[in-house]
Amino acid sequence: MLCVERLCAGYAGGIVLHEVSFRVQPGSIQAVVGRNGAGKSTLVHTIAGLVPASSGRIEIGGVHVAGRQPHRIAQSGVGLVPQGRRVFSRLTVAEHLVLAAAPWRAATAGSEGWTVARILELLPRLAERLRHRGCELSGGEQQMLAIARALLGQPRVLLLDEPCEGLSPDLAARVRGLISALAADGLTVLLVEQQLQYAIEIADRVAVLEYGRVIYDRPTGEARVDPAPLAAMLSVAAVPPPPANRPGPRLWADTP
Ligand SMILES: Nc1ncnc2c1ncn2[C@@H]1O[C@H](COP(=O)(O)OP(=O)(O)OP(=O)(O)O)[C@@H](O)[C@H]1O
Repeated sequence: MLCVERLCAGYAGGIVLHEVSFRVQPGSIQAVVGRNGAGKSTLVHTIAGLVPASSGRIEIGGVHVAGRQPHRIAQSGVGLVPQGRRVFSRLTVAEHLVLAAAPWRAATAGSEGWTVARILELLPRLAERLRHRGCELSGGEQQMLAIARALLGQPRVLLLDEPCEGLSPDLAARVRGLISALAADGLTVLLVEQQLQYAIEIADRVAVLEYGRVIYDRPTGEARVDPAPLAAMLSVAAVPPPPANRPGPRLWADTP
């Protein structure tokens, strides 16, 4: 489980996160939405140890990790899929996977751990692209590679920062399908998402960050029935409820 309690963090210029609290149960997806500059990436980076927490708690499976170095937090079971994917343009897919599957990481993998073979079984497209460099991959392939890299760190908690950004609707739907499958497999997922309808589609709960504060945190079931109040918080056009003959999540996935 990921437990964040009264977390404050920021940069030299000032505090960005103000007493942020939420819990994510194993096997569930917590979405975080908010306007540009609300502090979503700062939250993810603080949990990953890239931005120091000034106060508050971050617990992974009951262990307090705030203040540890980023590589120690990764070893505690936190995987990060950063915004913009950040794959190396000159390294091949195979080289990315070999680097991510470093020996200390493989040693921590149990029988259920992630191996390159298991990754390629899950993501056959990467198997076809092993010799291609990062710069030669499509946006969707880069995103799959970024997720694969994080999984090879054997995470219990996966942090995804706008994984569908810049992807075609079809590729974005595939990425969301992958995230849902990983959560169904027991992973704890924190998903930063710009598109409210995507967040509602796959997350169990959705939180809204505004100026670094959580102003809403509820199960997504409510927003699926009536997304208007949530959409109003984000000042985006409300998504109409789905017609009765189609399941909601898919319709919203198709909404541009
Ligand atoms: N490295 C940094 N140094 C100083 N200030 C930063 C840094 N990164 C972000 N900020 C500031 O922190 C605030 C929150 O930024 P953050 O990137 O966390 O927001 P966000 O919700 O992820 O935005 P977006 O949706 O545009 O990605 C902004 O005011 C931003 O200018």
